[in-house]
Amino acid sequence: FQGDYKWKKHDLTYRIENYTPDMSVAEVDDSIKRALQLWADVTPLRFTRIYSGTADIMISFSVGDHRDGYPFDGPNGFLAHAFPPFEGLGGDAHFDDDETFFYRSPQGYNLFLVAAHEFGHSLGLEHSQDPGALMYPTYVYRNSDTFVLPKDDVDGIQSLY
Ligand SMILES: N[C@](CS(=O)(=O)c1ccc(Oc2ccccc2)cc1)(C(=O)NO)C(F)(F)F
Ligand SMILES: [Zn+2]
Ligand SMILES: [Zn+2]
Repeated sequence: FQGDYKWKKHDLTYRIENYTPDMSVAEVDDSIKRALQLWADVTPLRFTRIYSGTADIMISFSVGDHRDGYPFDGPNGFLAHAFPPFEGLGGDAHFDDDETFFYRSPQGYNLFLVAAHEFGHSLGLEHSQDPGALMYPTYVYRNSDTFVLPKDDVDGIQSLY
């Protein structure tokens, strides 16, 4: 999803529409919150969770064709996608529930890391060529307890906000 989009406001809302069975509600909530906090820590952006209505960043888990023109593909392959900040679908992040997401774990796909990458897109970032960057399009596990946003990503987001 291309385009040089950015949010015109710094106070953004997010809503977790549904949950994956791979982990507890609290673990999903914490993964999402920490993934957003990574970006908030280096920008003037603030994220507020809402529990009904339409948020700027609508977060959902779905499988296969979920009617946005970008169907998921079963286990592996695509893990997730997110739309740049345009009206409506813009900002929204979709996670492929045919994947097994893990909380703070090295095997499988760490939800915190995948979400942090997707939220980079939700804020207007495209992919990076730097293999050490979070915005690199290939999943690379990193310990989420000690993970700090790589410089390439900090430079990218600070060039926008
Ligand atoms: N679907 C993707 C590839 S993906 O396999 O779904 C993917 C790979 C890696 C992702 O996050 C991530 C990137 C680097 C390190 C750790 C985690 C998120 C999504 C993607 O980058 N979605 O944002 C593409 F490139 F558009 F096909
Ligand atoms: Zn989608
Ligand atoms: Zn991506």
